[in-house]
Amino acid sequence: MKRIGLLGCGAMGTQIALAIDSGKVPATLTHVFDDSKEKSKLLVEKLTHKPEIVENSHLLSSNPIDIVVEAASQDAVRDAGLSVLQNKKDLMIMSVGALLDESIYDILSDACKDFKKTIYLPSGAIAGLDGIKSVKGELESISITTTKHPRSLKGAKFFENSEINLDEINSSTVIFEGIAKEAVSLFPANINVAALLSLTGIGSEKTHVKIVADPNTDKNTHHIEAEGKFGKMTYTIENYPDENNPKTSRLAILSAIETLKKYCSNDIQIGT
Ligand SMILES: NC(=O)C1=CN([C@@H]2O[C@H](COP(=O)(O)OP(=O)(O)OC[C@H]3O[C@@H](n4cnc5c(N)ncnc54)[C@H](OP(=O)(O)O)[C@@H]3O)[C@@H](O)[C@H]2O)C=CC1
Ligand SMILES: O=C([O-])CC(=O)C(=O)O
Repeated sequence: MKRIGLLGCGAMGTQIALAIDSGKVPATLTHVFDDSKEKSKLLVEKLTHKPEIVENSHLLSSNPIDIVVEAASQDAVRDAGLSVLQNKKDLMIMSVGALLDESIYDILSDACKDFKKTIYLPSGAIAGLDGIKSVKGELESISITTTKHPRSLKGAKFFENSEINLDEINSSTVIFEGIAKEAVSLFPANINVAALLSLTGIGSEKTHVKIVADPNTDKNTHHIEAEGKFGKMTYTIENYPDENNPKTSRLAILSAIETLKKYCSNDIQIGT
């Protein structure tokens, strides 16, 4: 049975932990860490099989586990990612935007090779990465338009230097247009999906992002268009947000759980 350490005990971390605790993921959750001790304790209270709460993120991977699951923040990836691999543990990353910093990407990629460990990036809140991966060599343009309720965009760095007041938006409004590299740094908790598209396709400077605040939506919608010599792919994912964190879609959580199930099981594997 695989042993898992969890970094981040928020909306996603809690659902992942419950999936392990209920046996949906055939593994044992042995250690958890969150910046907030309170959140770690609240999570452990919900579990039948109680993991140990460790005192810092580095202590997760110094324990005898197989994989650290990051469901915290881009900062957590920057702070703890390398030490996980150096401690010879696999790593699953949900805050994928951190990898659009080339120096972080290179350090983690080299460490995978040096320590013979793997980083897993679930498809998160989108679908279709299998197709993008297959046509990568023929891809000429790719864009994502993400539409969320203003409350799902609150707290993003972007608003520190913007005149836009989310509370005053009363119809669908484009609040950002630019490249993925810029988007993930200005909206670190909202557009990790653009990082997934960038890393799968033609990079973060050629992946175009539009972010729309729509007070009349109850969904987190991602509309993706990819075009090239192969033809054209267009798809839209209309996600319900998680009930505890409106920024995060239910699909992102289910995708993390599915990736872990695959990691922890020996079975037939379907898809690219
Ligand atoms: N790949 C994808 O498609 C998707 C990725 N995500 C990303 O997944 C991550 C988890 O999402 P979610 O659970 O909804 O977020 P939450 O905000 O609900 O939970 C994150 C938790 O991690 C804690 N945390 C943040 N930074 C650190 C750190 N450096 N060390 C330890 N704990 C830390 C937070 O504490 P505090 O609140 O005190 O900061 C919080 O308790 C986020 O980064 C989110 O942007 C989300 C949706 C889709
Ligand atoms: O969950 C979503 O819809 C997308 C999201 O927050 C992200 O990519 O960071």
